[in-house]
Amino acid sequence: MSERLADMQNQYDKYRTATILEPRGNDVIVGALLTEPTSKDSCAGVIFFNNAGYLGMCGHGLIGLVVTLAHLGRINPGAHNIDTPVGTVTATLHDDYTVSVRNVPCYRYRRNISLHVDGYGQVTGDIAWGGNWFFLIKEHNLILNKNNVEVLTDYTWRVRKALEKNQITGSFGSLIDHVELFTDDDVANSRNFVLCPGRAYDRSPCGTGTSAKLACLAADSELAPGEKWVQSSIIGSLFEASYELDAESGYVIPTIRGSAHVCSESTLIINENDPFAWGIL
Ligand SMILES: O=C(O)[C@H]1NCC[C@@H]1O
Repeated sequence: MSERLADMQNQYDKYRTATILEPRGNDVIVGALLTEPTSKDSCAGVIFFNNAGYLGMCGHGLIGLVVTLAHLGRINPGAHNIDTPVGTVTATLHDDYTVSVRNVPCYRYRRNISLHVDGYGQVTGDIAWGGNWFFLIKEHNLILNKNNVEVLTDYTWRVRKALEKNQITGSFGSLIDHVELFTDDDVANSRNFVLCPGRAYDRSPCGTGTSAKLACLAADSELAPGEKWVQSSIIGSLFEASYELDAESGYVIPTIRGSAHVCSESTLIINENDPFAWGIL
């Protein structure tokens, strides 16, 4: 799947820009290209992409994909393996049409990394892999609610730039392209704000970001295997999560449960005479 991702990036990226960018799409949406599986036990493969490029995994996108496959009559309730560029995940479509995604193995890579962020001073966070790379910040003195997204976007974008400037990366020099803030919440264990790679904020609680959070909670012995964690997004959407411990690697294997609803069926028309046929770049 990672070779297919590279092919799409190198040869067919205009289909990403045509579908995701304006005038057809917008900065927030995540696209999913459905492919044949690469593993014999999988029912499909998927490549996720957004306004800035490609994603290794996408928890909310995977939930949407599974509900869409059911809508198309291609799968029934039950467990289904799906190949992604970062590994095979197992999605379970439940009878109530909620979906659980058993993610790829996740881990905290670095703890308490401090850096200077222009305009805000010293910021400290953890680096974790949840299927994408995250910088997770608990201490920030910011109000996490949806009326404050401009400030939160400015702050997290500056953190992202500071990470790059200071060459703070995930393992093997991987770019950290998601920044995640946390606060307490009335109905969930935690509320987050997640800045995605293209400077849009996640309207979901972020499946890969929640996985990264579970890896940190497990590493700090703050959540036991099998214990439930409810993660709210900045707009109040919710995921339920828990993890298993992979005894061999010590990594956590998170399962994220959420819901999605098909809201349109459409045909996109690409007319080469349209100056913005392939998106507004
Ligand atoms: O749910 C997720 O994992 C995704 N949401 C947007 C960014 C992440 O890929």
